Amino acid sequence: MSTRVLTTPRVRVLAAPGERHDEILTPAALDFVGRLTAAFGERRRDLLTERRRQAMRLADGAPLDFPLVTSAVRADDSWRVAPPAPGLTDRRVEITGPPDRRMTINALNSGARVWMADFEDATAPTWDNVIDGQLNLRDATERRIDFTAPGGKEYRLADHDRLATLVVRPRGWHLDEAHLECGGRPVPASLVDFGLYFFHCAQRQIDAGRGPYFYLPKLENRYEARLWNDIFVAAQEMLGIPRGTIRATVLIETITAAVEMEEILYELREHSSGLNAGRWDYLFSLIKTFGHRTDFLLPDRARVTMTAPFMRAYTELLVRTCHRRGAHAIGGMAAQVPGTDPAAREAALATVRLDKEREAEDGFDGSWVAHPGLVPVCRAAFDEVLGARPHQLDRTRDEVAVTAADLLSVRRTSGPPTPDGVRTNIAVALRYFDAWLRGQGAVALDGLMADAATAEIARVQIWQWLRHRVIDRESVLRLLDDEVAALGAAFPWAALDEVRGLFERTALADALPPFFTSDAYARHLAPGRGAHAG
Ligand SMILES: CC(=O)SCCNC(=O)CCNC(=O)[C@H](O)C(C)(C)COP(=O)(O)OP(=O)(O)OC[C@H]1O[C@@H](n2cnc3c(N)ncnc32)[C@H](O)[C@@H]1OP(=O)(O)O
Ligand SMILES: O=CC(=O)O
Ligand SMILES: [Mg+2]
Repeated sequence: MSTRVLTTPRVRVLAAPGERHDEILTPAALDFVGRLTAAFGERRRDLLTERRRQAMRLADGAPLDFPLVTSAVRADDSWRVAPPAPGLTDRRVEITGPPDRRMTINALNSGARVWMADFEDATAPTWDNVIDGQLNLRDATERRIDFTAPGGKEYRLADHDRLATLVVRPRGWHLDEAHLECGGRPVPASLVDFGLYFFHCAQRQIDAGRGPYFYLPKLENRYEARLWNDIFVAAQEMLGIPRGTIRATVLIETITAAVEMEEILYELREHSSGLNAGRWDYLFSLIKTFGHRTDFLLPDRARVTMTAPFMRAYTELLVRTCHRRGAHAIGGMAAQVPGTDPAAREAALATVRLDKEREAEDGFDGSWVAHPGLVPVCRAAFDEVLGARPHQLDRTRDEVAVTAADLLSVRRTSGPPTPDGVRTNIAVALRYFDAWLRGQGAVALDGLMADAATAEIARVQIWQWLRHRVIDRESVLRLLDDEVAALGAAFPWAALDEVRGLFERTALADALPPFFTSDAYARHLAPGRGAHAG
């Protein structure tokens, strides 16, 4: 495939200049993003069309299985992914969070091995969040980041050898960045987040003994992994960075990607640093894909745990697939955050401890936490199993044999919701939507971390329960009135009409919109800019 572009299309910035934004939106950086967009924008559009087709095929009853055409890739024992890159060998604790200035410093100093700087689930992609996030990453990479909180608390980076390795998660393929236009269209958000970070920080990361590292969200199949690999090859070539320097960990967080884990590793093998069990979006994907089927009727979110047989099949397959190919298997996010009440804090720590201990026992090489207060718990769980070893890639889990039917065996967990579960989903979706529209992509709600993935589950569960008439529309509308009123009482500044409208369009419509973020972005974060609803 040729990635050579003869004329560089101009990227236009459709936003007023923000403070220091010119340091990120330099002509050379925009030119780089423009070249990536020209080379890969059409393929990305085709893949989004293919996503819609696949969704329709599955809704029409087409079977989902490990692809027949790639059985040779799965049978071939000889291939492995690239060896672990500097800073990514020992990944026993990874902290995640949005790249705002305070969080950037706190996360890098947290004692975790890796920080995933998140432009996807934990970021509401306002233009300022996107560009300020890039500035914070660049300042952190150059080690000139500091921050003084309004109360006077000062933040600065710790010594280099104690800092977490930075891994950036760009937005998913479904999102546009409507404030940048190239060839008359909005620029794919993935290319903006990847391109700006790579352009400004790749060489500095290499000079510092690490590298340009990424997490790739919400992939649906091997072709999307191939697209990323081609982008990596082109980007490295354009900046004169040796091929294979980039590393990417793919989140397996859609059901269609779960049957192509091995192929995804294969496509990215020279740039792969493993797979992660993105458990929240995975649940969202299951409901979105099979919500029309009664055997996929899930109970309250709190009752669907990682010990459910279909979730165990997913994590067991992920560890087995990774280790067979020399790739790290990284565990998912436990939603509990510590809070300040001592009893609630102890309960949260105990729940997270159990979750991380199970992952370490199962063979994962590390896992995610959402809060610095959880770093020691996760580290202790993995220390217990790993000891001084950096990972447990040698545990190949040959005994694991997972079929597509196992991945889809939701029936064994299915059941009706409780009244409390219905109310909680409505309340969580509304409260999260309100935060997101005000520019905050992750919040703590009743001791649980809420982000775009957990809010997606909340709204699609309401849709699923309505669709199968296990709850009735009148009750939901009554609860919605109550919860909108409660939101207004708690947060008098909340945009109640916008929040309610978003909920009605994304949870109560007959046809289920694929992502609430596409709707909310186009209407509220970039109105009138023609963003595509993926
Ligand atoms: C499904 C998925 O994709 S999971 C991955 C995406 N989601 C995330 O990354 C969520 C990450 N977590 C967070 O954003 C936050 O922990 C929240 C929003 C849930 C809670 O944040 P807060 O309300 O600030 O929590 P809290 O008040 O307990 O924070 C205490 C301190 O820890 C810091 N902190 C909390 N979480 C993080 C984090 N993830 N990274 C860095 N620092 C953090 C806070 O900045 C605060 O610092 P300070 O004492 O210097 O002011
Ligand atoms: O991105 C992670 C998830 O669980 O979703
Ligand atoms: Mg996710």
